[in-house]
Amino acid sequence: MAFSRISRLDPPSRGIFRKAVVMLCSLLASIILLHLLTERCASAVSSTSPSPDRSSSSASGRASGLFGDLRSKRLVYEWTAGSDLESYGAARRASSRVLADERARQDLELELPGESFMLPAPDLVASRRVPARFAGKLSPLGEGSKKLPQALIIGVKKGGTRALLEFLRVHPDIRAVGAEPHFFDRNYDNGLEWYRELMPKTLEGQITMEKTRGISAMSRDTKLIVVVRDPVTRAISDYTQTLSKRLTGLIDTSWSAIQIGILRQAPGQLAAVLPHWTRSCSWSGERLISDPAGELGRVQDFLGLKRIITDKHFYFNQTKGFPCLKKAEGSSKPHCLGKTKGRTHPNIDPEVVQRLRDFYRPFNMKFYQMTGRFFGWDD
Ligand SMILES: Nc1ncnc2c1ncn2[C@@H]1O[C@H](COP(=O)(O)OS(=O)(=O)O)[C@@H](OP(=O)(O)O)[C@H]1O
Repeated sequence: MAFSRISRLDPPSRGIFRKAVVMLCSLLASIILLHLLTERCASAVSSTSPSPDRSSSSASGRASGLFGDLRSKRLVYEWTAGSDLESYGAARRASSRVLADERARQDLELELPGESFMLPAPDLVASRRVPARFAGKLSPLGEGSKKLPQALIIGVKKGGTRALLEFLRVHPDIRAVGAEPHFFDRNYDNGLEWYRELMPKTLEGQITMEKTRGISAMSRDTKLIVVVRDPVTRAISDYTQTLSKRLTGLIDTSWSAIQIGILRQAPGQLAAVLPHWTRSCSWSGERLISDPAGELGRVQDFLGLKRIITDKHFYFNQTKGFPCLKKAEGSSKPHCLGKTKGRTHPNIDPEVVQRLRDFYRPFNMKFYQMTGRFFGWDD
């Protein structure tokens, strides 16, 4: 019936009809071909090229094995030279698929899928050897991979570590964990994979970092940023927080807030850091308050980053009495640290303060000697 109707069409209409049928057929053929190809690519990708996640989880399996050995050899606040650190280094490299050879590392990370969707950040491209397609803090599809921190902010309690981290986060090449994971002091037994999972995803060229209290064995590649502070001010800050009464009378040097100034900041902390001094440096908590841009400039140099955070990022908030950010990370609003940072210190009897100064002086001297820096805490 349909055919007879077609046969009755005049010659030009028949031509058009044939063309339409041919076009329809080729369209159908293309769709089928495309469908087959898509299926094939998907199965090829899943079967031949391991996804970063999968490979890293198997790698982290190896890492956990190595780390298991480390666990039994753990020494808090002591850096163990030699095999332990090498093992940890190997574990870290395995878990983040980082090869010893920098070139190979780059090649490997360039394999990340979806790289063409990365957001470009022009200032970054100019700043470092970051390929344009990898530049930018976040990609629209959330690409990147979780890595163990390449840099750690360590430092004494009340040293100013939170301020440093908050300021550094403004840098587009830095991605940091917000809340402290307390991996080294509380959650060490959870293992490396647990620790790595807490990290934000980073793109090629970005640095993963966190702030932590204690450190034990850590990769030799990890850069350590040690924030130190006048032990007397630090102790008073700690006192303010704990609302202890023990500073008002005789100095009890066994009180942990006093001990922290000696053990963690002075020889203890440094004993942990010195073997790795080339990759660690100490920053003054005082200068972080008086000259945040200057101190941040030095930290960026140390991390091998372009000095993007400058004095134009800060303003002095009169009410708070501390420097604040003109714009916090990912926001256009000014940002000061919370109420628990920058508390008003109570007036401490000058005699007590003097006793504390005397008490800390020899430790400070030792500290200056070890670091080769004079922090001027004894005036
Ligand atoms: N910009 C800015 N704003 C607010 N506070 C600042 C800032 N820079 C450094 N500080 C000093 O940081 C001190 C707190 O140090 P931490 O962050 O290391 O404390 S904590 O150990 O994590 O609790 C905190 O100690 P307190 O003044 O005793 O509260 C501050 O003196």
